[in-house]
Amino acid sequence: MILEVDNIELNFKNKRILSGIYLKAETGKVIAILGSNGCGKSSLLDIIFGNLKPKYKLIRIDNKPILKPLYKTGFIKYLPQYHFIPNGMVVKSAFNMFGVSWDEFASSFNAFKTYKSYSMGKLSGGERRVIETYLALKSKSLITILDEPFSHLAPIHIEAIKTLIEEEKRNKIVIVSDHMYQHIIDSADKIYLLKNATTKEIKNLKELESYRYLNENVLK
Ligand SMILES: Nc1ncnc2c1ncn2[C@@H]1O[C@H](COP(=O)(O)OP(=O)(O)OP(=O)(O)O)[C@@H](O)[C@H]1O
Repeated sequence: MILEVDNIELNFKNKRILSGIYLKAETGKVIAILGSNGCGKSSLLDIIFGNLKPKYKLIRIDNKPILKPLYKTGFIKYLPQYHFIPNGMVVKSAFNMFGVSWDEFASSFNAFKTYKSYSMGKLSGGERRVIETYLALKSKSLITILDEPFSHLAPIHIEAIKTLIEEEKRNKIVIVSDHMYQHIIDSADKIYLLKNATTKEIKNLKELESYRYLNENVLK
């Protein structure tokens, strides 16, 4: 599957947030979006998912324009920045709802075994994020969007999620955004930098310095 996101224009009041966006993603690849605070990354992900309506947008799948919001197609999963599973839902029920095996999760994330019958609201923010990221990645989909999957996690969980992304991308398009650029660089097959409201495809990592996303000589 090839997903193209083209010609997006988004304004909030008189402020231009996105304009002239182009992004191409395909099954088997991780597409990363980097950019400074407030440059419009989450807005772009919301527009792709379909829960934010911009002034203009063009979304194509395998060259065919898709007019309805992608979330209505049922083949896209989205990890937003906020907690998307209700506080009162029991952990095991969340796995059932997403059609994901609890036992498989508990055997890879041993420390979570005792949380099976906890309600989500009783977990720490980071623990909750691990579960939500896992569910977004493991549940059935053709496109998975991850907004800041690494930012709240302990290093050991970050590595586990990176491994999961590597496995899951075989059958999916994965679109990911995070400020932990080193993890993004490790995971991504293609990187777009969002700057001055438009996307720039990064062919050489040094461009992240020349576009002043990173300070000089940060990259080894
Ligand atoms: N509903 C809204 N109404 C008005 N302005 C908004 C709204 N949502 C976002 N913005 C503004 O749009 C800009 C882009 O926000 P967005 O959350 O997409 O940025 P971001 O790149 O994801 O930022 P961060 O990395 O800090 O999470 C920001 O300046 C923000 O203040």
